[in-house]
Amino acid sequence: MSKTYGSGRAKVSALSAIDLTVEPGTFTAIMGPSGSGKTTLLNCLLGLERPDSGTIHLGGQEISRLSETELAVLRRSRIGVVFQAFNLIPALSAADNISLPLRLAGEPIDPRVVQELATAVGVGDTLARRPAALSGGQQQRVAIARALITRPELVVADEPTGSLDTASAEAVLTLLRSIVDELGQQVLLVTHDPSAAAVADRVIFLADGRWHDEVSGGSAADIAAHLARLGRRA
Ligand SMILES: Nc1ncnc2c1ncn2[C@@H]1O[C@H](COP(=O)(O)OP(=O)(O)OP(=O)(O)O)[C@@H](O)[C@H]1O
Repeated sequence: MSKTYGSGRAKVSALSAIDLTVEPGTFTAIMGPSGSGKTTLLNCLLGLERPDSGTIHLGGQEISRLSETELAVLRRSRIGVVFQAFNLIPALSAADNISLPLRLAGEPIDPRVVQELATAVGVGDTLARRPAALSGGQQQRVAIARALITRPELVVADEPTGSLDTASAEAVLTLLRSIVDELGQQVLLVTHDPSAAAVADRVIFLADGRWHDEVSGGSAADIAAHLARLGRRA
C-alpha cells in the first residue's frame, strides 16, 4: 500500500509499499521515528485516508476497496478507536460515553451490558460521573470501554498511554493485552514508548514511510535499541 501527499515539488511519500494484514487475536505495535508514516497508516486503516495503491485487509476483507458508506459502517461497528487525548464527550456521563457508539448506530442499549463492560475495565463504580470528575487513567478506561461496546474485531490505540502516569499507563496496557488474550480481539497500538510496545506480540518498525523490519516477543530494551538504530538512520 502506498500513500502520497501533495504534488510536484511538494510531493511527500508518506507510505511506500506497505502490505499489512492484522490477524485476529494478535497484538501488534507500530513504531517509528516522527514522520515515518504511523498516523497515515492508521488513517488508511480507519478509512479516513485512501491509499493511492495497494491493499489493507481486516479479518480477510480488503477494506481499501470499500465505499465511503461501507467505511463509515466499518468504523462504527468493526473497529474501536482509543486516542491519547481520550476524546470523551464532556457533557455525557461515563455510562453515556460508553454507549455512544450504539446510540449513533441506532442499536439498543442494555444498561447491564454497559455496567458489565465498565466493571471489566475497572470503572464500574464511576458510571454516573462526567469525564471531568474522573482521573486520566479512569477516562482512558472509559474510552476503552467505549471502543469495545460494539464488540469490534479490531481495537486501534493511538498513543493511549501518552497522557498517563506510569501506574495508569501500565494498567491500560494490561487491559489492552487482556482484550487480546481473554476476548480474542485484535489490538493495533501506535506508540513511541518501547515498554508499551513490549506488551505486543509483534512490533512493526516504519522508517521513511516504509516497512523497515519487525520484532516478535522483544523486551522493552530490545525494542528501544532497535528504535535508536532507526533514529540514527533517519
Ligand atoms: N495531510 C498531509 N499533507 C501533506 N503531508 C502530510 C500530511 N499528513 C502527513 N504528511 C507527511 O507524511 C509523512 C508521514 O506523516 P505521519 O503523520 O504519518 O508520521 P508519523 O509517523 O505519524 O509522525 P509522528 O510520530 O510525528 O506523529 C510526513 O512526512 C508528513 O509530513
